[in-house]
Amino acid sequence: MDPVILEKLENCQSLPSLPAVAYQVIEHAKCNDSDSALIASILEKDPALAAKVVALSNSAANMGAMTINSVKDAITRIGLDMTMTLALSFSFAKAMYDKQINTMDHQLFWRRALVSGVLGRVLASKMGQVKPERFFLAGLIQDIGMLAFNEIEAERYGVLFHSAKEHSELVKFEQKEFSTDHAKLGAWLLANWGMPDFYVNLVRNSHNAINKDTHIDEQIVIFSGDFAELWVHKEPSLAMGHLIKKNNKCRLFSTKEISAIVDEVSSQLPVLNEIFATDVKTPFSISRLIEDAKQILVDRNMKLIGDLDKARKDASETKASEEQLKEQLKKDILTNVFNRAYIEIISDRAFRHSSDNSCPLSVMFLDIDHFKQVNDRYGHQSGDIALKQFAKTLVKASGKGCYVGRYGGEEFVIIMPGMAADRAMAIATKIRNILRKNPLQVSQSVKLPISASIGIATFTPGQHEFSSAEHLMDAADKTMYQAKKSGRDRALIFKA
Ligand SMILES: Nc1nc2c(ncn2[C@@H]2O[C@H](COP(=O)(O)OP(=O)(O)OP(=O)(O)O)[C@@H](O)[C@H]2O)c(=O)[nH]1
Repeated sequence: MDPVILEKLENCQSLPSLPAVAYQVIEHAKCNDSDSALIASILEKDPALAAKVVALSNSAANMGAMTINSVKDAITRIGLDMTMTLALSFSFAKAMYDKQINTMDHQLFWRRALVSGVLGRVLASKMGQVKPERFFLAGLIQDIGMLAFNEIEAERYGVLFHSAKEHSELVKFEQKEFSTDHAKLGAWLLANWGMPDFYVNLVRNSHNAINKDTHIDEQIVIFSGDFAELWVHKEPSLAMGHLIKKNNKCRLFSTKEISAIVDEVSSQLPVLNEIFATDVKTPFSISRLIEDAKQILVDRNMKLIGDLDKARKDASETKASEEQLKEQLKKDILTNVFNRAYIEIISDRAFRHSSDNSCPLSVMFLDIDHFKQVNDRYGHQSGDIALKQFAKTLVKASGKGCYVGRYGGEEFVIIMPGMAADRAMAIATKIRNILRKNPLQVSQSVKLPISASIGIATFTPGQHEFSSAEHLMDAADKTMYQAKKSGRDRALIFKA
């Protein structure tokens, strides 16, 4: 447990406390050779407690017609162990009820505890447990940790309590806020009171996930809490939906059995109300509740299917936008042709492909002539338009299978897999013609002719002129400079 919470628990003066009698009962409950007469005398010292024990004994399931009249009768009739369990149940119930608190809804807590107790007993009987009363006590006290939370963290806990729509949500909130839940606090409290491990462990595990391999004792306590939600949830059909879903995981009860369990609890409530001076009623019709819950589950399933479809669609959209992003990372922002980094990757790949498949590879470098003047005379924006238009011309003229990239500034490159020098030269001529015929419209009145200096280098496998893509690119670049130097607006082919 979180050390801060533990310290607060250890130093808290106002945790619920048990009547003195309860401590003596706990001590005796732990040893196997308890003396019936001694226990009877201990319990009879507290007449209110003794009366409740007797009443609880009479209310216990399958007791037969004979009414028990005293603690001694109870011990004879139901045995020492069960009598002590009932005495403890009442002591705990009193301790829990007396701990009236404002921050959380005490009546709600109390109703839930009592119904959980009855359910523990009913479920244990249905599941063939020999001492069902032990599960009355276990069900009753399983949420006692909530009282401890409420004492050590009153305000924070009050907020959680009132924000949670249901018990399972409260447990989630506790975990998030305190890194522990009330089952752990309850187990700590019970261990502190010296309760037998049987109860301490059941309470500690009362929020565990359940499956068909879960120990039967734990299944009883976990289900007693889930069933109890039917009596305290604002929308019992939702609670029934959760219950049916959980039950499906371990296939414990049929719908008919769930219905019988609820009926059994409802029939025991009047006696329990009398003993504990409460007024807990069953606020729903069980058959209606099961039908509503099934409908909710059907609706949920339909929604789930819808959500799943949406999730799939979102995932493919995410994938698509990832692809888009990847594509963008390859591109030059201004001109939308490939950037230098990606062109270098392509040139490497193309070079390898070319040498592996014995096919030619041409690389063309192009540099716009006197580009500085465009910027200087007509402004940077016109320069940008010129660059974009130039890039478009290259893409259009080179066609599919070629890769156009901006190498930097006003310098561009085209990777031409499978193309020999003559085909590359034909494309260069095409580019120059398009440029000549389409002067750049810089303003309404000014059209600016643009030309480029072009260098071409071709790798022909077997001729050993170039050992790498880098080498080939370098040759095309140098050839472009030669074209510049020799008068611009021309295309030259590299010669070794
Ligand atoms: N508008 C604009 N201009 C750019 C960009 N990148 C580079 N430039 C300009 O391109 C011009 C390149 O000038 P220079 O290297 O002197 O070459 P040039 O004027 O084209 O002359 P030659 O290449 O010798 O024909 C510079 O003015 C740069 O500012 C850009 O992204 N947008």
